[in-house]
Amino acid sequence: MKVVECNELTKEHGQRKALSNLSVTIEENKITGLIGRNGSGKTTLLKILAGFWAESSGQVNVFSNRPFNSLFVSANTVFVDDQMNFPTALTLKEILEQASKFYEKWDMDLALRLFDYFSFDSKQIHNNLSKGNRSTFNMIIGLASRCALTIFDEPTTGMDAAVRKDFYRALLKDYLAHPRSIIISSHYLDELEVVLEDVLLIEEGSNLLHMPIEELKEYAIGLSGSSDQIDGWISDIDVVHTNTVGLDSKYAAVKNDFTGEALEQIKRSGVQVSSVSPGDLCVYLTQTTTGGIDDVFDRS
Ligand SMILES: Nc1ncnc2c1ncn2[C@@H]1O[C@H](COP(=O)(O)OP(=O)(O)OP(=O)(O)O)[C@@H](O)[C@H]1O
Repeated sequence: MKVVECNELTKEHGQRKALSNLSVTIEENKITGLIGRNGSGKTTLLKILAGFWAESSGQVNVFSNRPFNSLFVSANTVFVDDQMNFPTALTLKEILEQASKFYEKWDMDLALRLFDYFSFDSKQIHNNLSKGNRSTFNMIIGLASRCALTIFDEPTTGMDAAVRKDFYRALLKDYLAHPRSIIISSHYLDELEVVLEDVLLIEEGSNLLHMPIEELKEYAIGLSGSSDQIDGWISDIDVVHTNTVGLDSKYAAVKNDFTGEALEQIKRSGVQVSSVSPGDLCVYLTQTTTGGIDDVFDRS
């Protein structure tokens, strides 16, 4: 079943187009990573899917309903980000109790076990939590609500590395026991890739690439060698990224359309062949300037 269907989805914030004719379909019971540079439209897309914002044009369906103002979508969706507001009069424990009334599939046992594991104090007030602890608490709400569509918008803001690791593990374990559709936007694709099935990469509000993470891992390879060697090999193939290393060495990330025999030939010529991580690949594919940050300094 299709959980999300967007067709030519466009969203304008005043003069600014945050989403531009974005078309994508997300099947149910998958964990999808939503990746993109700052300002590429991730939050805008997620808020439209959650029904918070209306689209400007195009079609968007979540569980076959237009999400804006849809009670059905709101009852089956949880949206977690670092802006989540809870009544200031409630303690953390009281927030969990309120959440249990709101979310039909709420698992209080899981919520309390995570609450104790992360050493929260039941009398604490949400507003007074540190940035990282607030994200951790919000993550508990996101997991324990077990919504058919669970949306995490940069859920790890402020979390230290150990908590992020625990979060990914908790997410995966709970998902395996209770499959549902989860979309996570993040800037940490390398960390997140262990839990992802699919990656949706957006650029300037459009769908640049949507594929299984396993395919993304094979999408490109890195070639390193002398500039002449590399230039010779990449002259007529699809180059994703190049940079020079030192005086006469070059690195190129290229689309992996090589046969096994061609790869062997490249290696025999002395060129080093390496894999390109999904995180690096997404950065290369969405690089807006050619030379990278070094160009800023080389010109001075
Ligand atoms: N409420 C708003 N009013 C006006 N413009 C907005 C609003 N929200 C987002 N935008 C603009 O829409 C574009 C997409 O923003 P969005 O927050 O969706 O990107 P993002 O990919 O989530 O970015 P980041 O990774 O930095 O969080 C940006 O140019 C942003 O300035």
